[in-house]
Amino acid sequence: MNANNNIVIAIDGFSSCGKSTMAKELAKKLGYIYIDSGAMYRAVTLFCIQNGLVTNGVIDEDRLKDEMRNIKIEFRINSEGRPETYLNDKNVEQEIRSMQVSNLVSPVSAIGFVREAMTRLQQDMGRRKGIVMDGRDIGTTVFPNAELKIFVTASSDTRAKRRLEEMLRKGQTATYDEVLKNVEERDYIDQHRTVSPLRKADDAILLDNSHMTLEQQDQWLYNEYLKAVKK
Ligand SMILES: Nc1ncnc2c1ncn2[C@@H]1O[C@H](COP(=O)(O)OP(=O)(O)O)[C@@H](O)[C@H]1O
Ligand SMILES: Nc1ccn([C@@H]2O[C@H](COP(=O)(O)OP(=O)(O)O)[C@@H](O)[C@H]2O)c(=O)n1
Repeated sequence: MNANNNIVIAIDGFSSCGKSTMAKELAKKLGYIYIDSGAMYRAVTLFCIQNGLVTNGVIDEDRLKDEMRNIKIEFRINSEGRPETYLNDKNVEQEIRSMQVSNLVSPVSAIGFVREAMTRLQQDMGRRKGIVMDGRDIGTTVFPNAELKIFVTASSDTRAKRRLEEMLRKGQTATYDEVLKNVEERDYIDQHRTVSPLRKADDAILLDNSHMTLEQQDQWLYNEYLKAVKK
């Protein structure tokens, strides 16, 4: 372990089980950087939608490959100390969470050159450690040597209900059936894609938080951090 206990913490898992919530809370407690890698794939997807690269759900990969150099994604801390996603200097934190983006992000995320570009950015963000990053392939591809890897799951029903409540709270429109379908479809695509498929790293610790409160999962994660830094 390095001198000041700065480590890399990877939190992967199925959609909408609570990864970002846990990651943000732990990063705040530790004074670590928090990166929502999913937001980066959502931002690329939004770029595709906004620039006419999608026709009937099909992405024009040749044009996207040319356009990748014109996609700048960054996170800026807002006045409440929370990171927000910027695409080409525009705050897109709300837009990237829409059902329109959610319905296209997994096919976009299955494209090899998109994954290569995002992985390079993510690895650069974590090069000085002291980071909590959540996503699908953080513990398997982005940071295979992360000192702490968690893989979170929960029942599809629980996850759809959590995401629906979150969307309605934010004033977004969706139905339970629509969200459940999106959650299950994305997980299927994410698990079966060729490049960096969603899977639990062999050395990741599994957490099913279907019956855990926010406080319980935060405490569980903090205890895993304490164990990791004592190694
Ligand atoms: N243990 C939990 N119990 C109830 N709601 C939860 C729990 N963990 C997270 N949530 C809520 O579920 C929603 C999705 O959580 P989020 O962290 O965005 O999931 P993910 O990052 O895995 O997609 C959020 O509204 C969050 O507050
Ligand atoms: N490291 C990552 C993170 C997200 N993604 C893709 O981006 C999508 C959205 O990720 P997200 O974390 O915002 O999704 P939720 O778990 O919040 O529903 C996922 O369904 C994956 O298709 C990925 O491929 N690799």
